[in-house]
Amino acid sequence: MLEAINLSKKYGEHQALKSLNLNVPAGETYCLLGQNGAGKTTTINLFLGLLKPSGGKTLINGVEVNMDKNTTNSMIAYIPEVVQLYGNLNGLENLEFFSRLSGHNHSKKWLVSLLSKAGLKEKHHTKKLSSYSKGMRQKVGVAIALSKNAQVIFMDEPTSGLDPQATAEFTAICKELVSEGKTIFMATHDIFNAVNVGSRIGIMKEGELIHSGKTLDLTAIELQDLYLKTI
Ligand SMILES: Nc1ncnc2c1ncn2[C@@H]1O[C@H](COP(=O)(O)OP(=O)(O)OP(=O)(O)O)[C@@H](O)[C@H]1O
Repeated sequence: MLEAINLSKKYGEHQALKSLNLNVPAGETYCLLGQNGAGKTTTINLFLGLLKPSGGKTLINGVEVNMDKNTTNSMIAYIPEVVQLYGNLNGLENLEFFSRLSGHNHSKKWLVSLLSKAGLKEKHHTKKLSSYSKGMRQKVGVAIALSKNAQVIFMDEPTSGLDPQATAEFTAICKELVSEGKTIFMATHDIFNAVNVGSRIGIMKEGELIHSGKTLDLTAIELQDLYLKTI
């Protein structure tokens, strides 16, 4: 579903990505780990088509991102670390606004069902966003991704700043989405979450993918050891 082929990115003279090769089959959750500045966000931005590669290419479901952005955009959604929504609108209104913006005209009933599926309790649907926690905002972000019917959901640091309960709820939602055939690609520093939710992990160092493989029954301690040896 996701492929990076000899992908490289230079910012001026700085080589942020060095010939990255990556393959994520459909229905997997890929967790990309690495120190600050390793190149994780750059990789996501190249898949999103927000950056142009300096070399190589990214493909989504076989379509090259920079060749046909309309097609690839229709297959993907992005949930940033802090989901930017309108504070003066409620959760349902935000979802309605953003799903319309991406060209959909879903019924209110359907949008309510998406918010509930994303784990947002119904009593919060009509509360102003300004009263939402980070975890609740993220649930609206998941609902927006669902309203787009995205096949692939990219996430940047999705569990950063979430309390253990919000993290557990988020993990459960990710697992449900993947069980329905979605593909998730996330950049994260959260090793526990990576083994919990990830079916594959990648470890980056200074723009290179040093390790990539299935998590299988790797424990968090084993992944931490592998991470520390790799970086
Ligand atoms: N717009 C930019 N201009 C110049 N350099 C940049 C730009 N964006 C990123 N970089 C550099 O590219 C490298 C990779 O950055 P990137 O944000 O992809 O790392 P990251 O792994 O996501 O880090 P973090 O964990 O801190 O989010 C870093 O050295 C960063 O300083």
